[in-house]
Amino acid sequence: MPKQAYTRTKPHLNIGTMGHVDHGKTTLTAAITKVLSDLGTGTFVPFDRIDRAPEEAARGITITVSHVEYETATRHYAHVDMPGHADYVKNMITGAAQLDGAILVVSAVDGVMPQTAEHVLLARQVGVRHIVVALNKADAGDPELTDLVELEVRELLTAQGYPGDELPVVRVSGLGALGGEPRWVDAVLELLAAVDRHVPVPERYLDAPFLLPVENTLTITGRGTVVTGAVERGTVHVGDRVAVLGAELETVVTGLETFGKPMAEGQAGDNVALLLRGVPRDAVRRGQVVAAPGSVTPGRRFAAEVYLLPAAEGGRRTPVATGYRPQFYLRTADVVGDIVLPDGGVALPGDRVGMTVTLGQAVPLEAGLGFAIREGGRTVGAGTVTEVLPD
Ligand SMILES: Nc1nc2c(ncn2[C@@H]2O[C@H](COP(=O)(O)OP(=O)(O)OP(=O)(O)O)[C@@H](O)[C@H]2O)c(=O)[nH]1
Ligand SMILES: [Mg+2]
Repeated sequence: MPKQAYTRTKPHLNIGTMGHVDHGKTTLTAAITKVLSDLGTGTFVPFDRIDRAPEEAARGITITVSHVEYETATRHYAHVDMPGHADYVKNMITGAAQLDGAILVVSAVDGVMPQTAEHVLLARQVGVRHIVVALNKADAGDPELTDLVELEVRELLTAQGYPGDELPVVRVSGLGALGGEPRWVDAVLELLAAVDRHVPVPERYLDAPFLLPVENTLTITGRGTVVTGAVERGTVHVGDRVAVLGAELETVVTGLETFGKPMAEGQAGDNVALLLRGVPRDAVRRGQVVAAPGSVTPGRRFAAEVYLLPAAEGGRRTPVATGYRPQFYLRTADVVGDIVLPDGGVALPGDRVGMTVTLGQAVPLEAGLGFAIREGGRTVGAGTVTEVLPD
């Protein structure tokens, strides 16, 4: 049976849940799909499907972000739920860079916790401009304490440059909505209405040349290699010629799908799978970029503004100096880099500093690109490219 084609009837936005471990991100994500599937505009994705992504695990691909899709009356959303352990931070930066808005999940019982603050900070760093707050577990929270938690969250958001006094804060119970309790089903609908209202349809760079950071790849025997990811800009169609930067090859797109459905045109913001003609197995990897030929030039050197996480936010305990060589996560790539601090200086955890970076390997660079700095398996900093420098 031919697959049903994806038809674009509503604006598409990318959102996601963030927040402290165990505050209920995955439960709320499942609850949203449940409530909308009961209304007929989505497919219920149960908790354990979101948390484990079983097919991906079976294919041996490391998936640390799972996507679900759903529709409200006015929008089509792709929603990412990220695992809530300390490794979350890397995913915030590599995965959340494409979020148009985020749902900050804060447990009404526990209030603002260290990772709540860290995720807001990183959302800011990677350019997530719009946040809606879900005060979750409202079924279990004392209403007066919940009022205090709301004040605390608004203050935190204001301190990080978000309109903390005005943005929507909705009291929900993911667990209650998942259980079909009318009060909490309504609360989830109220949360979605708040997202519809508060997160604007972003200006998409549809006219820009096509660019897709590769998140995952798989080989379909006899057909070729498939790459998946969110289109960062431009559009893509079957028959388009594309370059794979990192693999240094050019090929043609022979298949295009979103969530398993063929589509006529992939646009900036869409999550797509591209079938690439004649690309050898293992030639293409996560971290590479598929782009319109000649539209981007990989580089190795750039100037950046960086925030070094303080020890309390999981950062280093000791200073960094010129010559420090951590890993840089840019888009989906993970590359070693050498830093030079101004005046041969030293920077402390908690500092915001300007630096120049020389990567061990060229990747497509441009001003405004966000990145994470990691060392020994943990995130120690986050930054933004301010200027690309000649090699
Ligand atoms: N009372 C109550 N408990 C909830 C609610 N939502 C989630 N929980 C419980 O809180 C615990 C954590 O929920 P998860 O959805 O796994 O939280 P998470 O934020 O996705 O956790 P990580 O992915 O590990 O960061 C589970 O035991 C849930 O059943 C809620 O609305 N009310
Ligand atoms: Mg979770």
